[in-house]
Amino acid sequence: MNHIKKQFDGLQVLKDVSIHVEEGEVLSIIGPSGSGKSTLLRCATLLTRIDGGEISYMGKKAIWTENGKVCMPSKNEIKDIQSCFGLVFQNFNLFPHFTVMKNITDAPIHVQKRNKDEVYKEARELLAKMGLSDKEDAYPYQLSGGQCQRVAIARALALNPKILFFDEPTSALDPELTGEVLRVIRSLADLHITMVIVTHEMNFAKDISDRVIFMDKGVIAVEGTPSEVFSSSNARMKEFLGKFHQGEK
Ligand SMILES: Nc1ncnc2c1ncn2[C@@H]1O[C@H](COP(=O)(O)OP(=O)(O)OP(=O)(O)O)[C@@H](O)[C@H]1O
Repeated sequence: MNHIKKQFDGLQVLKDVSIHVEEGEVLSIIGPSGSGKSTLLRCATLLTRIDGGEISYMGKKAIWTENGKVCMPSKNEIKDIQSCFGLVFQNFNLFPHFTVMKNITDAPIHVQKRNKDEVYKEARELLAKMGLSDKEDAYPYQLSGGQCQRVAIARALALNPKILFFDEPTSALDPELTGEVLRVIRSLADLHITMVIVTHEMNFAKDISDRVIFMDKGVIAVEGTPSEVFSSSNARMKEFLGKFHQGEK
């Protein structure tokens, strides 16, 4: 992402933000509420249109601006680019009327037009990895929040993305269910799956990340290795961590 700008109703939410993610890298984005983290992910995944700057995946431009106008490549090229990334939301966004298995296999079969038997085989392997082998016929309402989130992760992985984005994957979960989801994400990091994670779990971000970005008021205020960022002398970062240690967001 180069020089990304985004405003809502006159409020400049992203002010010239540039981020590069390398293959195999785990990048965590932390920062106070309202600092623009979710907007950044939504721009990266083309759910929200940027006002300025450009975004590329593996050298292919996905969106850019020219003379203040937003430009995108052809529909087919966009489809190709969209297949590069997966997104896991805070609230799982599973289809409530689909079983776990159908939630995972629907897009690979109907969008990617892949072989059904192969997709089912892979889905069962993913469910085993997520510790959910016994849940393939269950509906989302029959699962805990942590189980739903693990299904959402399996669904994203079933599309074989090059990069996975997580938007506060545990913030809708009770503390006792958070650990099981973080463990799954940690296991993906061990496999060197490229990930960008917006999170309020500071210890997790510290442990899992190759690089951390601290966002504040629409800019990248601090960026570096976890140890560099968490020991930064930046006053806003110190204030943020202080609040976090007092149990606030
Ligand atoms: N669709 C929208 N319309 C208007 N304002 C928006 C919209 N989306 C986000 N905003 C505003 O943009 C700012 C940044 O929001 P964003 O959700 O990106 O912050 P955040 O850092 O992810 O916060 P949190 O940690 O609370 O999720 C906020 O002031 C928010 O109210």
